[in-house]
Amino acid sequence: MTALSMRGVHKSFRGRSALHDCTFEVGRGSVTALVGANGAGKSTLMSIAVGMLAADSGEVAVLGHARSRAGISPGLAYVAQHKPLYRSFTVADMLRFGEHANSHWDHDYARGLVADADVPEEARVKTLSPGQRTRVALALALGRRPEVLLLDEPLADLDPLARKAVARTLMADVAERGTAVLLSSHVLAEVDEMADRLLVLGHGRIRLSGALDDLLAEHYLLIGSGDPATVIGAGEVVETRPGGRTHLVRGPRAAAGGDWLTEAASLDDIVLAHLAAPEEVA
Ligand SMILES: Nc1ncnc2c1ncn2[C@@H]1O[C@H](COP(=O)(O)OP(=O)(O)OP(=O)(O)O)[C@@H](O)[C@H]1O
Repeated sequence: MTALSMRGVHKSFRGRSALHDCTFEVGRGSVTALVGANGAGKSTLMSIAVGMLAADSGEVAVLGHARSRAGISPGLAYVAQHKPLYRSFTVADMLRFGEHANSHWDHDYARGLVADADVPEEARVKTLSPGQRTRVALALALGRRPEVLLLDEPLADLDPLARKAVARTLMADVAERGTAVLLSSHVLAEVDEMADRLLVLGHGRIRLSGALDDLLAEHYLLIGSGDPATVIGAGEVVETRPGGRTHLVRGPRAAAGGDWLTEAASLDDIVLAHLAAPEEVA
């Protein structure tokens, strides 16, 4: 049930690598969070998945079709980081534009999402706040009734209530229609709330991927002085924090003994450790 896949994708800009050997899959009926520092390559990865940018090498498939040329696949919708909309259009014009441009358009659904966001349809796009613009861009994307939805930092401009509303809408879409969602975010608390899978990108490389529940179960914090190798068994130390007493370990949880303590690792602990770890460990 793979909706989007990349295999061995590379991309460089003027000789500088932006993506290196990226391989992953996004499944139907799931929300995958794409996480990474500024400049990690998230937008580049999304632009390649959408077909707005060509990879230098590697394979990209959307809904079972390999993509070789630029162009948005039918069945895919994308909300870019800067939410491009026609500034002089009213919201109603934008919705009509969506209706004319898409054969699978659901006008009532899109209008309902705009109404839920309390954005007046007669307002011009240029007068909307960034958060309102996000809600309109999302309504336009969801109105296409996509099977794959890519969202580049969709929640960044939203207040906490709007975030919850958008999260509810997306999760309902995923549950009811089996939509595959890939969304980038800098806020791990949001990821924890919305996503069931995680993809961590560091300097253009996939550093970690998997189901959130599995990743949380596979990692723990080990605290104490001495050599962690004496207690972690088959596990591996992903990162040792400054001071040398706290280690983020991946593997079966060690039985605490002697001076050692173990604690559950949070998503922040896991992501930050993998981003800080040397590449061969991640
Ligand atoms: N069109 C371009 N020309 C040259 N370099 C580019 C271009 N687009 C991206 N890059 C470079 O590729 C790298 C990855 O950029 P990208 O925008 O994909 O990162 P990001 O993870 O989305 O960052 P942010 O979180 O800040 O949005 C950066 O070093 C960036 O400078």
